[in-house]
Amino acid sequence: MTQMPDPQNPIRIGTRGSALALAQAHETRDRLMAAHGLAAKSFEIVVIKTTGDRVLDRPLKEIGGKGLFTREIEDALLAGEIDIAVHSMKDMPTIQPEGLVIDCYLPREDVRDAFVSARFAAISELPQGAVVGSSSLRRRAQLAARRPDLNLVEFRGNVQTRLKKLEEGVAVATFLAMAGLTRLGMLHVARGAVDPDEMLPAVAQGCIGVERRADDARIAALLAAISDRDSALRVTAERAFLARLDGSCQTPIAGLAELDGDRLRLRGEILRPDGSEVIAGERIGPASEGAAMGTDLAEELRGRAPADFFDWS
Ligand SMILES: NCc1[nH]cc(CCC(=O)O)c1CC(=O)O
Repeated sequence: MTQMPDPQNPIRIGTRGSALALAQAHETRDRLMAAHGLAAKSFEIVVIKTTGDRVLDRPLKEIGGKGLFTREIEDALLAGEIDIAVHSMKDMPTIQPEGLVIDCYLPREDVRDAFVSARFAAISELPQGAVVGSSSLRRRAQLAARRPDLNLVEFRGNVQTRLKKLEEGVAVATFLAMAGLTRLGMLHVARGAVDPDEMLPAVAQGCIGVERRADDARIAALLAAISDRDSALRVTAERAFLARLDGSCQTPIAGLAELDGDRLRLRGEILRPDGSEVIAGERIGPASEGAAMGTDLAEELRGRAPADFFDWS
């Protein structure tokens, strides 16, 4: 019999403090409450500040290191200060620290990117040379590949900060994840969703993952009830692809797996940061083979890439 949490001994949910991170933590808590018939007071949301949250004035790649937004949260998990950590899987390194696992994935939100602009309705309407802001190497590379004429500028900060920069006229358009906007109740700022054929999303975009201590059987049992099989199969294939490319969310890599019954279609793409070259491919196979398909597709794209392609620094 699993020991259930109670208000004297609440499950501590670790999260970053951004509005999006908090929304994700609340969604996880609400799903756990519904699955197990628990009250909100059986949970405690613990906000943890990460290096990535603290250093706002420099491009992410300069601050360096993977797990910029996750390390402090994982340290708290390992130290027993929290019981679970809620993450955007898009931001997660492909390897977890010794002693931690992620095997709980919530049902996936819209995986697409949103086109955000007050003046223009779609990428195709942007005038020659228009200034577009994005902090994502992937989005910038994909956009540059389609529209080399555009003027792409770095655009860091959380969703609210980026929207403010648009208002101030720093750029005429930007891209955000549909999933993030949906979870923030801000879908109205999207002028439209960009079709994955036009802009393949980041690996694991729109997927919330829940991390726990590997040896915590009580938490494992609680999380098993809210884990979504389709999300797990898709994200497993995408992350195997990413892992074989040694990628992180700061490299121009895109990947999307879709399920049709038990048939999985995995698309992947690697780009030069300036968009001058795009190498893309796909695999179709049984869903149970997703990880092998991801590795295999990554190896194919690597093999097709020129020797200097991975000089991304
Ligand atoms: N790197 C930031 C980040 N990480 C996850 C999301 C959105 C939510 C998701 O993809 O699950 C965002 C913001 C964005 O890309 O607009």
